[in-house]
Amino acid sequence: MPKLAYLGPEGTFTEEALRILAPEADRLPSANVSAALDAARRGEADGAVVPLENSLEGAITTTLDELAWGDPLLITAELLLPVEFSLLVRKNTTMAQIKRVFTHPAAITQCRGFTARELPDAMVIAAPSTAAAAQEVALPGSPYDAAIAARIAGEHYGLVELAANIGDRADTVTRFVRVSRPGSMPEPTGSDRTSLVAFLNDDHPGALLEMLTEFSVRGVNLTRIESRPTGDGIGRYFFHFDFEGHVADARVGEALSGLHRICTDVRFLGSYPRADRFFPQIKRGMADADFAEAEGWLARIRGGQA
Ligand SMILES: O=C(O)C(=O)C[C@]1(C(=O)O)C=C[C@@H](O)C=C1
Repeated sequence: MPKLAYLGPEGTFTEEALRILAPEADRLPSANVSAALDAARRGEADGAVVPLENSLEGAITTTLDELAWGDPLLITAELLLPVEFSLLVRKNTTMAQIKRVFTHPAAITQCRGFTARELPDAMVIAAPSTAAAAQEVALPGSPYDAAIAARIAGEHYGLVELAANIGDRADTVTRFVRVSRPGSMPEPTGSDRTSLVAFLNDDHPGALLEMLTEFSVRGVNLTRIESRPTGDGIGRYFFHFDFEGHVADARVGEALSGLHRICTDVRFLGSYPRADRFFPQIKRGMADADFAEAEGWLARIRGGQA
């Protein structure tokens, strides 16, 4: 049975994602995303499940940065999980008594409308996770009056749900990924996504355009691009890319080779089945057979044939 580390404690959205992605796995709760990924790197777990992006909040930057640096990990699966937040309190707490709300930063952003409208004078404080916030609020004598978390976290830690579905949008989803130490990779399915990070050679006009061109001329559709600071000073960035296709697809392989030639470093982060099961239309001339045919044609020319 595989053991997977995740952003804990029990009752996080990440745990829910893990239960769906790997129902058979043993679960190892970690204090934060970095600890979950390190458990996978050190072999204390066979892999980890972590949040990567949210449809309202955008990228989970800790995860992006963790995957870009340190010992490499590969994404092997993804999941889109609808997230629904509840306001959870100890028994007998009323709205008027709530002065300090504790929750994960991503939930702070996603519930900003509710807290501004219903709790305008309350301080909203960042917690390591939504379930960690619920666990803390449940402690007698906790300095926090309420947690924003999943309803299930409230049930788990014995809190009362004072308000349900308090997110600013009802259709918010968070994208989670399962990662493992490099080794094997999921087979191509025709509905795949590939992730990588690319570090620019030097800063010059058109540097980003040159990278994008590697995708564009091979008909590879990007699904996410994010710039992250390298830490080496203002204006120094590297780039995260998600795009359609599998590294086994000729057009994707060629785009990766192109990036490898023009970038200082390219870190491959995995090819894995898409959660939305979307099968992209491959542009004319960009299918594997087209690349193979063109290669044969070139070989014939090089061999002296007309
Ligand atoms: O705190 C949790 O419950 C998490 O699983 C983390 C997380 C996130 O990082 O975005 C997951 C889903 C929600 O968007 C809020 C928080």
